[in-house]
Amino acid sequence: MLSNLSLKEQAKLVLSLTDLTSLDDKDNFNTIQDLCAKAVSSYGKVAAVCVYKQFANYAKFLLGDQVKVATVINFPDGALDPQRFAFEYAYSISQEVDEIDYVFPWRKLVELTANQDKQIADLSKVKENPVYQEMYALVKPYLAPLSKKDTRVKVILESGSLTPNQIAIASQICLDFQVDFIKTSTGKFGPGASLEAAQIIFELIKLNKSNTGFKASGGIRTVSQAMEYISLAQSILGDNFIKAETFRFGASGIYNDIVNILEDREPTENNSSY
Ligand SMILES: O=C[C@H](O)COP(=O)(O)O
Repeated sequence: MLSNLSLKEQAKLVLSLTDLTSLDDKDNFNTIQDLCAKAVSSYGKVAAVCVYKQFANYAKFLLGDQVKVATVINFPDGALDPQRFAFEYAYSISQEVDEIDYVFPWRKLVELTANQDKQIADLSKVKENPVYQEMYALVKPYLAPLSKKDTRVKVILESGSLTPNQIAIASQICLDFQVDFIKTSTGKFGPGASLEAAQIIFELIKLNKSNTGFKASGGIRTVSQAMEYISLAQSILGDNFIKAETFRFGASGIYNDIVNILEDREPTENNSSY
């Protein structure tokens, strides 16, 4: 039972579910080398590293098959730009990445739902919203090819910039395209992940009896913060959901807390910048 885990076991679990992330404009081959060294260490292995596409091939070279390599496209803004999508998608595939994190065109969704009620009445009726149909058609040229490939696809909603209603519409579209993961945030626009957003996503996954997974990202800095998402997911989707195939954290700043716990030092305070 996950609820009986010691603090060290929690830290190890969170490490194994983490997409260790470096998406900084200052990234270079040294920072990627450091990231990959942390990805496989005496503390354990992370689920994946997530880097900008120009570093993906280098990360692959360093890690081999030990840890998945993910990159981001349409990042961080979430544009509706077919040419840019085609280039970034083709480039990422040419780098042989295992996973692609694509930013949903959430600004368009915000625009289309501008005058709507911010509360969701009933999650099972999301598809009845006319914006659902409109958005579905707009993202089809992007989500259809992404979901057909062997490369795992995670769709980033930027949930901190969306209302519950918008999160539900975007999540339902992701579920209908059977994407591999719904991911909360880019970490570039605050606020990032929230338990409120996670709950809507978990409930829709359950309602749809879907195999789609979930990735909490943006502002996840501590093991205790991460464990709150694990507990919530467990209560709605069960213990079996808590595995790297279906549950991830995307985090650039959680590693120190994991190491502090595993080295018997004081855990980091919950001081997310969001
Ligand atoms: O994809 C993951 C996010 O970019 C990570 O956000 P973070 O830097 O707040 O941990």
